[in-house]
Amino acid sequence: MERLASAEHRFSTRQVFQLPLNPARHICKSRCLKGQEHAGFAAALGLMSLTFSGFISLGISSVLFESRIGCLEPEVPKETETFIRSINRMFVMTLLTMAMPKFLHRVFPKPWKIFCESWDYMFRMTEVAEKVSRGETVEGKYLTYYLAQEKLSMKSIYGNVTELLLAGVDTISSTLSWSLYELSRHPRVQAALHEEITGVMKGGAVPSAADVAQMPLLKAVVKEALRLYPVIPSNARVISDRDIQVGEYLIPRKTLITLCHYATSRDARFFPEPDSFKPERWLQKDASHHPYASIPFGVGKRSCIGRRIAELEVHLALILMHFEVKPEPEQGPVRPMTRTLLVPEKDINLQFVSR
Ligand code: HEM
Repeated sequence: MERLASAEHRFSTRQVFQLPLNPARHICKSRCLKGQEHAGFAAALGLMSLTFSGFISLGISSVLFESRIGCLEPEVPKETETFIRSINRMFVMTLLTMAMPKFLHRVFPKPWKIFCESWDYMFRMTEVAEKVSRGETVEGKYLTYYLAQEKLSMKSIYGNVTELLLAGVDTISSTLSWSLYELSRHPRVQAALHEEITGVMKGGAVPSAADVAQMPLLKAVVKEALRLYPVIPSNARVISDRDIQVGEYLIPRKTLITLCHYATSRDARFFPEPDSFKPERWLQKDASHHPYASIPFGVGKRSCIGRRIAELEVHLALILMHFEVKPEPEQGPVRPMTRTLLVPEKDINLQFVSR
């Protein structure tokens, strides 16, 4: 974060992702650009994530409300900013509160308090439902559809909309960040991807879903990033009605089974050189992968409902990459750690060099 890219590559944060989330810009100015709006810069993932979160929140809220929540405005509304931060704090506190026995919450009340405050704030974001109950008009087909279902309680509406909003922000922003991190460390893959994108776009400015469908390497890059960094690193199921057998193990009914996606997707039996970023492994037609070895979106009827939106958003955001992304020279490798979601253990510093 402290270092700047060379002066000949001058561009602002806004130009890089065209996503001027205000807090990000302020951090950037004060710590990095020292008051100059236009300069090359090295973006830290913390900063990048904020910017990405703004972009992603905008996308999800457009789907949910068919209206924008102001992430791309010069002045981001306070409530939007607080909403994004609440999601983040909730995830940080989840692990801590889950691990703490109940009695300890009385001794150390802060984590639980922050956890509850974050959820309360996220629920308030959906107050639009209350407007409807008061007979006020609300834009947005998705919400209107929900609200029109007379059998749904307000509690269900709040729950569903809040879950969709929170499930779709950090997940995509993290995937985007890890994808750029790996691309910055694999210039050949990045060059091939750039070639693929420019070949399909042929000078066109705005890619469509149909364009993305013609970009196998782009999809492979995202698959590989999700294999190495499954943003939800583990998952759980309870089979309540019967005992089941998995391999040599008999699992009695009502047992909580926790699966670790992270471990299986880095298992050398399924993915040779499991810790290496090799998007080409997804392109080899003769190579078959165990269908459940890498399941970043889960499987079955409770699998990720937002998968298609997520994939498209990540693909499109990577296409916005009119820059060559390079690692900050002094930065070593960054490892992932779990904070309910899988996150980087330290800031990722990248340079964005105008093409
Ligand atoms: C890269 C991005 C994303 C990843 C890796 C991801 C991953 C996952 C995973 C692993 C699950 C649990 C699946 C299971 O238990 O089998 C899940 C559930 C869910 N996801 Fe996502 N997700 C992403 C983006 C999104 C987006 C954009 C949305 C909403 C627009 C979303 C909404 C949901 C919802 C509502 C569930 C719960 C589904 C249910 O319980 O039936 N996700 N996601």
